[in-house]
Amino acid sequence: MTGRFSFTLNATDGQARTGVIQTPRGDVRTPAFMPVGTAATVKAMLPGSVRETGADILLGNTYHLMLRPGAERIDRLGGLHKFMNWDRPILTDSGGFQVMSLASLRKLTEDGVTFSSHIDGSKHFLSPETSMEIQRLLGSDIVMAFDECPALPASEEDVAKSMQLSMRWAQRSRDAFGDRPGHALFGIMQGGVTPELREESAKALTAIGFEGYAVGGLAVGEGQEAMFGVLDYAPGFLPQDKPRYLMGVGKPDDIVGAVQRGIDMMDCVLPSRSGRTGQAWTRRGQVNIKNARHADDPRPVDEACTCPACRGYSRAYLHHVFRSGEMISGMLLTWHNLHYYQELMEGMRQAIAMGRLDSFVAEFHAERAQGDI
Ligand SMILES: Nc1ccc2nc(N)nc(O)c2c1
Ligand SMILES: [Zn+2]
Repeated sequence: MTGRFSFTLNATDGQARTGVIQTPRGDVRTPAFMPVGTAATVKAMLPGSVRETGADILLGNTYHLMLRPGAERIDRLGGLHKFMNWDRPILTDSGGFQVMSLASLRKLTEDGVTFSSHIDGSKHFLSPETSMEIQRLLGSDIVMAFDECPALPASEEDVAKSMQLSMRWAQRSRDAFGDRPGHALFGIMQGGVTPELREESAKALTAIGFEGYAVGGLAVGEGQEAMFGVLDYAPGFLPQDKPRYLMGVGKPDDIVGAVQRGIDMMDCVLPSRSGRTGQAWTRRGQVNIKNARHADDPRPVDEACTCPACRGYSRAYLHHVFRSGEMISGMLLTWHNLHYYQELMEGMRQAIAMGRLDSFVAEFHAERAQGDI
């Protein structure tokens, strides 16, 4: 793999930015939404279909792939891109966050985290060094530093201690990552909802130096108001010439608010996970297709949507296949939701480029206020 990793800012509108991340495996238009492909698949979607929704990059997870099928096995089989038949950029999360939310029998020390697999109880160890090695074996284009995200509720003292551990781990991640042209290592800011801690974290990461910077420790139950409160200042602590990635976000209105506050990249399981449970996301808000009111409705989920679900099927059909548990149900609504999310990103990229994000956002909220009709 030859080529460079670079980020070009093309336009700004207030705090919002639009640009392009160039990687050897292709460009990522920002602001970007990354569909989540946790176990080497964006659930219920073929990779070609994910691309057709407009995705330039997707997310994989160190934690899940190290447990099953194993990073060494994926490496022997040619790496994650070949394994899952996606030849565009992949960003992998570093595993610490998933250990704390999924694994059992966890033991956290300065060195790293030992834990038992939620799949078969086998014992494992993750540290900055092992996480960098696993992400190298996977072949991901954007590697995340190994961090610790404190569970809420947490005292400011605990958040500070956890953030400072993450900053020591960020240095170790940088050292272990080595010199890998065409690949990027992103640092992860922590610090909870305390401006001083967020600034301390940003300063530490900037001093180490990364190809991009994530805002971690949010979307962990703090609620949208508290999250936006942090985003009102935290992105500004980060270098403005590098991508800013908000992890684990979110609902469409979370995404719009984050882009307005200077975020360039986001990922969330919501559109795919909710698609499998019958929740459609549209310009007019959420539509629960399993609701009886759709049983005889001949209209598509969204008349203005050009996705296969809206072009080829009625609400009545979707209602039927969800009620009868047919596999096509999750496929169609996942496709629709990812298509809607990518359309929202494209709309914001264009609005920022034209300096009209405010009116785009006003229209976004006005349409949702109408509710589903
Ligand atoms: N809300 C989230 C989601 C994923 C995360 N991943 C890492 N590595 N760190 C965090 O703080 C995260 C937060
Ligand atoms: Zn649609």
